[in-house]
Amino acid sequence: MAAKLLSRLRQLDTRLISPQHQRPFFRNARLFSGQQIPSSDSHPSLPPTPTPTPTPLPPPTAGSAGEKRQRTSSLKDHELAKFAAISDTWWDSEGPFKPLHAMNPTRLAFIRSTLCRHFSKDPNVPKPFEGLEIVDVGCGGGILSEPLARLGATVTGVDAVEKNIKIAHLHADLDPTTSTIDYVCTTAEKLVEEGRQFDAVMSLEVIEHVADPAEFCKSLAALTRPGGAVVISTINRSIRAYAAAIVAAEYILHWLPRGTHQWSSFLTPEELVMILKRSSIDVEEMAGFVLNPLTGKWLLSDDVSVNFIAFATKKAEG
Ligand SMILES: C[S@@+](CC[C@H](N)C(=O)[O-])C[C@H]1O[C@@H](n2cnc3c(N)ncnc32)[C@H](O)[C@@H]1O
Ligand SMILES: [Mg+2]
Repeated sequence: MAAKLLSRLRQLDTRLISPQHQRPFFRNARLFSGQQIPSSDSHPSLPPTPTPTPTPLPPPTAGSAGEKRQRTSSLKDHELAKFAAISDTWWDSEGPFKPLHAMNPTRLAFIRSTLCRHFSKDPNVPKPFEGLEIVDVGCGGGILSEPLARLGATVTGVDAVEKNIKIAHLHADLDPTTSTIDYVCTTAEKLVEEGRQFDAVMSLEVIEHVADPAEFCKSLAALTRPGGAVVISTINRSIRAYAAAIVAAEYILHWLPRGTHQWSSFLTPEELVMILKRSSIDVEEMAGFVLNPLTGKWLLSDDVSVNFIAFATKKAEG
């Protein structure tokens, strides 16, 4: 088993460093909507990642995110089904969302420092985000939306899965500060159609689950006011990420249900920078998250080889 895994990883390694694969920007066909990428440029040696049998989503109902599914670009039904199937576990800090709970203080530290610097806010006051309107796209059960509200932001949380929004609502209602969060079952594209804009747009651990990351970034850009900020976190398409985020997290440690992540859906930091740039969003800061195995705590690091977070801005008008 170990030998088989090692040989698979070696195959992957060879594929990534072989001359025909030295153009990381051009490997990911999903970033080039409508453009044909030769099939040899896909992922020939990537072992198939098992996917669980997804629980089918209920048929789209009026007013749900499914309503415009034909016209939206970001929704992938089988990805949404994975989250719908475990939606009642969002607030179980030992359940399938344990890694998000564990990473939350670290990602909030990054968000707090970057947003405060950008919007000239004092990071040391109890509510540094007072006066900021923030949207949390793909908010799930509200693990990030809630602390953003506690830090003083006016928060809108959106998710394509109705069950997630219900759980988020119920949980937020337990505290008067978080009960102000406006949770809506919708998509970024739909908010754009409605002409909504925010000072800051967050989308953490979502882009690897959408159908078209470039189109998704365009929507995030459109939701950002001129002079506003975007924060995205995701997983690098690296060999280390395959070993850590899929083999270890799903198959050895059982932190996440098997099939949660598809390696080929990950983006490298360079690809993320590029697709945001095409939407006129400039990445200004990036950090990696690394787990200290002794304390079990996640730390910000320069190592972006597995989990990483990017802070980006949209130019002010004029
Ligand atoms: C890994 S969870 C991240 C939750 C939250 N952002 C966090 O980090 O705590 C991904 C979430 O994105 C949602 N999602 C996936 N694709 C989406 C899309 N195209 N539009 C809106 N939400 C989406 C899923 O339903 C799920 O709740
Ligand atoms: Mg993910």
